[in-house]
Amino acid sequence: MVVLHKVHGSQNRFFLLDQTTLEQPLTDPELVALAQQMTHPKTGLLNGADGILVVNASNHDNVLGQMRVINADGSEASMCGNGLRTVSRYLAEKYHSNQFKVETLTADLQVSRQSDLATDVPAFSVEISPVRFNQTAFPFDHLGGETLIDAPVRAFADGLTFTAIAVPNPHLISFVDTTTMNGPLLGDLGARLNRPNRYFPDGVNVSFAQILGPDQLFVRTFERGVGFTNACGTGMSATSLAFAMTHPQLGHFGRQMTIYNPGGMVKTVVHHSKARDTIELIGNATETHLITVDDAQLHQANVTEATATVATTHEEAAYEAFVAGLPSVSAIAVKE
Ligand SMILES: N[C@@H](CCC[C@H](N)C(=O)O)C(=O)O
Repeated sequence: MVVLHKVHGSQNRFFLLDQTTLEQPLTDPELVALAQQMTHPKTGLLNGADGILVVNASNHDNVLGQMRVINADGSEASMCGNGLRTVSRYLAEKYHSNQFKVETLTADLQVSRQSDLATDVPAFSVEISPVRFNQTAFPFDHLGGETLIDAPVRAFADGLTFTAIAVPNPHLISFVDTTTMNGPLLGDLGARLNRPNRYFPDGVNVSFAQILGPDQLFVRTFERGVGFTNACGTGMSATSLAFAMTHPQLGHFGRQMTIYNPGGMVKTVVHHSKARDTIELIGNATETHLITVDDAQLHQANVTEATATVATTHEEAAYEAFVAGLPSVSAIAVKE
């Protein structure tokens, strides 16, 4: 028997599987099949999820574990900011440590426990890096140059500018007004750039942001490998950096930013030096369910209400109470 955790950061929902607790770790094709089965909104478990977070052992110094991210469609992402907070919490509790590193596909990232956001709403800060702008570091093409920073792209939309940043998973960001935020463009563009296309051959996470005031944004993301999610941690981090770069009078390096999203709110701090940019992402790491299942069902990608035993924690109610206490975005928004 093995225990999986259902977790979320800003309602970006995942199943967390610690492979070190299994007699036989799942192979990559088994992980893909499990992600596709468990996360399905209709036929998966507990109304599905946005992906699977896989925890493996790491042999790097001062690193408590390795995180892999399998999107709902079975593709693998190099990073996941909301997911890393929940993996950090899991490892913090497993190893009784509040500050350590987690190995990800491209870097060992510093994480630390923070004060709870509210009663029973634990919070973690995670490093988001490396940051890259150059098209040789992440594939995009036919966009007019080596980088894309605050530039119009008529093929995407009239009257908007776009910024491409990899952190290191790829993001395309635009600052928009309320009408565009609530219109069909984000879904249409996100779907188009995640089918075979000439601009982003590996797909891209697309975020639209509304500026609410100094160091405050609302961000909505259409995720590669998933579709619309309640929040994307790396998306909000990359958008915070784009905000400081393109709107320096409103978005400030080195100051805490507040980023609202459809699933709640996170804080970010963007740092710039000659050598590199880094971002801190701070937010909830909530554990909603414990799922006990036979190893064989995992290997067979058959984790359902019928094959697993599910226990619900009290943390979702605490998180919802925390979100209910947040100011409404329309009350904060500056007039456009
Ligand atoms: N939701 C995540 C990002 C997950 C990966 C993304 N879909 C990709 O393929 O890059 C986050 O919180 O960062």
